[in-house]
Amino acid sequence: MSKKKKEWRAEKERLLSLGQEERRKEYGDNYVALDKIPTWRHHHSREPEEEEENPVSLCDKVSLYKGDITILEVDAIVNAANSSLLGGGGVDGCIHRAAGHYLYEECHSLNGCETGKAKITCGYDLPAKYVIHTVGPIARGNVGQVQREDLASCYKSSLKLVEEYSLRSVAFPCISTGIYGFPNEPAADIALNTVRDWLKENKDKMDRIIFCVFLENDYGIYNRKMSDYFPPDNEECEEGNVAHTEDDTKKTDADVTMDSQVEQDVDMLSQGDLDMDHLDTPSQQAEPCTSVAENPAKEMTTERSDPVEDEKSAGESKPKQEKEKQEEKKGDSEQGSGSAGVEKEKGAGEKTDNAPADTKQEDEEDQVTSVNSKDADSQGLEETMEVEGAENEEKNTTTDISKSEGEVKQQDKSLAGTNQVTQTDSSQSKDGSSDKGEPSKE
Ligand SMILES: NC(=O)c1ccc[n+]([C@H]2O[C@H](COP(=O)([O-])OP(=O)(O)OC[C@H]3O[C@@H](n4cnc5c(N)ncnc54)[C@H](O)[C@@H]3O)[C@@H](O)[C@H]2O)c1
Repeated sequence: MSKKKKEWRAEKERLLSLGQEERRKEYGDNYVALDKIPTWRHHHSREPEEEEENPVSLCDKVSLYKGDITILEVDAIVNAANSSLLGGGGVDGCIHRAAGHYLYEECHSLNGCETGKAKITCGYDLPAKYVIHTVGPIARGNVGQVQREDLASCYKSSLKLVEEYSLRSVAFPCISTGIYGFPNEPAADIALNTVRDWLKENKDKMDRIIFCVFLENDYGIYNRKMSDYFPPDNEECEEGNVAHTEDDTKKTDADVTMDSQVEQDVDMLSQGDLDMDHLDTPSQQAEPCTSVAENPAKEMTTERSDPVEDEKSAGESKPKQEKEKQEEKKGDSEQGSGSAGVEKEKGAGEKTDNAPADTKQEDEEDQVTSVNSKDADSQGLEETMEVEGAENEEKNTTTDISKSEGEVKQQDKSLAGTNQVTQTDSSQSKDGSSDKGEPSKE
């Protein structure tokens, strides 16, 4: 076994054997403890929440948190990854930066992940013990049955791992609603509905499921919808029971402008008439990942970086990909995301081999051809992305999207640079380590 593999496995074993106090010595005081995050029932009152003897309602099992998911001290945080599992930008970039290089090493051993599936690793330098990596559908503003089912499958697959690993607290970001362009409101309904249905059957096994939002826009949507899905048996959950990070209270109108700007982008994108000129740099950057330097904009490279190209080299060789793409274009009349069809949800405990990442989704991701950031400055970041998509025979149009999203972090060049790995055939065993031949947990 190579030295690197031994390192991440040894580090994982060491960390997972530590108690909470010992772990806190590892990650310092930059974390938010679970008991500091009110449940949905308790609006953010100043007094500490009185112990619920036997919480009777699902309202006591969920929270809405606005801020950086990487500082939450929970059993697992969910990562909105891509099919390579080798890092990228957005919440994926934040989590990889905060967790450190061991996360990349373990992810590399997992042989990618298909859309709608999930795989689990250690959290390493994060306050969270584990990271559950799931790959959402690429919607680009269009939401069909396949995208909806793939997104629901992300939550189900992640919760299946929560159950298999007997985890008691988990935090979800807004999967697929960033770069992958799944409209925020339908995504929130799918997330809330899927979690609610699962919690009904498993609430005694769970202490908390946290919906961790980052954008003002998402906060408003979840704040409005949570009580529809998690009304307590005996009282109305009050609107606005949302945990805030300190600086959230300093929200300005600019944030709302920026968020609605992003929303407009997705809407215009779905009509295919988004042009690059109307966008200007957002006036205020959303909270940066806590693990990135004070002003993440400083870290932005001004060179053109294309992480999807790097991800590609982690998979099959170019000629094969080109050929597949031709075949895809020829025969592909399917619209929307990369998944060939909705795969039957694996039964609980059913072993699955480490299927290579979903090639169709990979092709879709590969079509995210370039990400370059111009003159990123402390006020915000304009990130131009070209998404070249041959959605289906009729449209076959190239849609340029330019997305200004303060919190989407420029692809970390070093991270992209190290993504040059060939996929090995390995599988993941219960403790998350990967050994050849053993069926993986997904
Ligand atoms: N390959 C690339 O060029 C590239 C660039 C940016 C992002 N990404 C990422 O985007 C793809 C997945 O798209 P996606 O829409 O599912 O994910 P995403 O683009 O990360 O957005 C998902 C949601 O997470 C939110 N978010 C961002 N940072 C944080 C944070 N620190 N804490 C909590 N929430 C946060 C973000 O506002 C959005 O609501 C993956 O490829 C992943 O690597 C890739």
